[in-house]
Parts: sequence; C-alpha cells; structure tokens
Amino acid sequence: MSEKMQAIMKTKPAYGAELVEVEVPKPGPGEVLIKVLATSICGTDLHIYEWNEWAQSRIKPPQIMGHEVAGEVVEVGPGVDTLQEGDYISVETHIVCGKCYACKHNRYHVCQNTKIFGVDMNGVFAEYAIVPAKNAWKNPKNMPPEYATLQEPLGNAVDTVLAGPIAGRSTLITGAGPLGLLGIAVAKASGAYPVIVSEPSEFRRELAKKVGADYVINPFEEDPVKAVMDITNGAGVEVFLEFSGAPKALEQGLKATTPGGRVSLLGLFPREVTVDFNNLIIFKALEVHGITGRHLWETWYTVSSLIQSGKLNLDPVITHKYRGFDRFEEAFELMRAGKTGKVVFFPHKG
Ligand SMILES: NC(=O)c1ccc[n+]([C@@H]2O[C@H](COP(=O)([O-])OP(=O)(O)OC[C@H]3O[C@@H](n4cnc5c(N)ncnc54)[C@H](O)[C@@H]3O)[C@@H](O)[C@H]2O)c1
Ligand SMILES: C[C@@H](O)[C@H](N)C(=O)O
Ligand SMILES: [Zn+2]
Ligand SMILES: [Zn+2]
Repeated sequence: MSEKMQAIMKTKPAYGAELVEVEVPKPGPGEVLIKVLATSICGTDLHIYEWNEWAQSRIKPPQIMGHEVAGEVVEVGPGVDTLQEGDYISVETHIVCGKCYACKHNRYHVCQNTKIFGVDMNGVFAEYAIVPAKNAWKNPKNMPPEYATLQEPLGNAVDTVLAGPIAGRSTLITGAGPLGLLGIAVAKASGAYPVIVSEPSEFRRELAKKVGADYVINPFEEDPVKAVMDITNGAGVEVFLEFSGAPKALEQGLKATTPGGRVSLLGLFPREVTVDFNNLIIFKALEVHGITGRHLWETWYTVSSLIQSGKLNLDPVITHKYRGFDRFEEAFELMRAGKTGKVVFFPHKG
C-alpha cells in the first residue's frame, strides 16, 4: 500500500514553488529513505524559488527542493551495507565521481563531475526523502536536528574560517547573511579576536552582535577600511573572510588586510570583478584562497566536533522555525527580503 507525503516542489519553470502531496518514494540500489526531522533553506534554494538565470539553466521541474537536512533512516535500499534503519544522518550535497583527476588526488570538493543533491535530483523539503547512501553522514543521537541540518552550510563556513590560522588573529568578515553568521560563530569558537563584521543590513548587524561579533560596521554609512585601521591601530586585519559576494566588499577587505595576511573568499560575485592585483595582492604578499563546498570528509568531522563542543553559538543564527510546510511561502519571502538568518522546517507536525 502506498503512503502519501507533503513536499515543496518546483512544479513549473517560473517564480515560486508549490506544496504538493506525492507518494513516499522507495529507495533504489545504493539509496536509503529518511524521515526528514529538520531541513533548512539555503541561498541556492532561494535562487531556485526565484527562478534566476542559473536556476533556469540547471533545474528540471518538477523537482522536490532542498538539500540541508537531518533525518532518520527508515528504509534501506538494495546493496547498502553502511547504514541501517534508525541511523540519524545528514547529507553531503556534493555527489562526486571518485574517478576524475581531482578525486584521484583526494580533492573531492573540486570533483570535475560533481552532481548536487537537491539541485540535480529530488531533495529534502518533504516529509520523507531518498538519499544516496555514500553521501550520508552519521550524527550522534544527541545532536539536535536543528543543528544537524546546519552542518552542510557550516562546512562552507568552517572551510573559509579555518583555511589558515585564526586563533588570536584580528579578522574582518564581510557579509552577515546566513553563511557569514555561521562564519562569525566558527571564528569566535576558534578564538579569533577582534572579529569585525561589515554588513549593510541593520537586522543582520544585530544578529552578528548576538552571534559574537566584537565590532559591526555599516559599509554604506562608514568606511570599513578606516574603521578596521582604527580598531587595529593602523595595522589592518590578519584575516579577511569574504561572505557577501559584493565586489565593493572584496576591494574594501583587501585594503583592510595587513600585508602578509590571509584572505579566504566564499561569496560568489554576480559578475566578473576588477581587482588591483599589483597593489592589493602582489605587493602586499597576501595569501588568497578560493573556497568551495567542503573537504570530504575532514570538514564534516570538524563541523560535528565543533557543534558537540558546545562552543558554536548557533541559536541566534536560527531566526525562524516552522512546524510543517504550510507557511513555506512566508519563509521564502522573508528570506528574500533579508529578514532572516537560517530558516528551519520541521516537516512532521506530530
Ligand atoms: N563557494 C561556495 O561553495 C559557496 C557555498 C554557499 C554559498 N556561497 C556564497 O556565499 C555568499 C553568502 O551566502 P548567504 O546565503 O549568506 O548570502 P546572502 O546574500 O544572504 O548574504 C550576503 C550578505 O552580504 C551583505 N552585503 C551586501 N553588500 C555588502 C557589502 N558591500 N559589504 C558587506 N556586506 C554586504 C548582504 O546585506 C547580505 O546580508 C553568497 O554569495 C553565496 O552565493 C558560496
Ligand atoms: C549546493 C550549495 O548550495 C551548497 N551549499 C554547496 O556547498 O555547494
Ligand atoms: Zn546550499
Ligand atoms: Zn571526480
């Protein structure tokens, strides 16, 4: 007998999504079925919802949205010997080939054939979801689902913040959206000081303070470079972490970084950016990192341990919690308006 479930589905190639009732799927070979305990909205989901150019080129409706998740394995498909019913898991979203040059060098995070869970296939904004077993990450039973679902984006933040030494280092974070807020939490837990955050939204500057930022700056009202120089007695910051994707923030951050400092870039810019390489990078001997995805699986170990240490201040980052999906449109519109940190759904109402 088949069972039905609710799911947020991208039904049409147009703005928005629909709450639909569909059959609970059966896991195929190499897959498991999970009961979704918590699932959170990523900026990528918002792009799919808005149906921007990238989404139009990549997404093939109808498709269930969502990729950040915590869930319990309720059925195991043929050939899966790494998971069993009752396991409590999250999911690495990058499905890598294991065969390309990058994979053969253990650089799975830059696999040349990466498929993305919840982007290139059905995802987790549903009461139940199919997960490829090889991408499951087992959680300790006592980790709250609202934290466990944040591990995937936390992995992006961890790889950005911990791409070089951070303890005791002055740090500038540009952008306090959901990713930047997670970055602040990781930087503070890792001993960065002072953590200076540049963010134009007042709501998000307040969140940044709650998460632990030592100084917040509105870059539209004061010059972040001057503010950083004042705070650091003219030295500039040791570490610049870019989480905004704003070209201006990149320029300001490079100017505010001390010569010989470290720059880690996660934010994705809307277009090609122009940078004065000679004066802002080469003559300053900056160490610059591009950050993408998560190291498999080192980053997951670090994220899990940081959460279990109790040192990550995640509660202020989670601004909205919804039981069920009934109000999903409200959640997406709030996020579009920049009036949220992380938004978490608990799909089962009981
Ligand atoms: N490289 C990767 O693997 C990866 C993974 C996930 C997300 N990202 C990117 O990381 C970035 C952050 O993600 P998010 O979900 O938090 O995005 P977001 O758009 O919600 O947050 C960006 C924040 O930057 C702020 N901002 C805008 N202009 C600014 C400026 N001049 N100076 C300082 N702050 C400014 C915005 O007000 C906003 O709060 C995005 O660009 C996203 O695409 C990259
Ligand atoms: C899928 C994308 O949104 C995801 N956060 C990543 O790390 O790639
Ligand atoms: Zn994502
Ligand atoms: Zn590969």
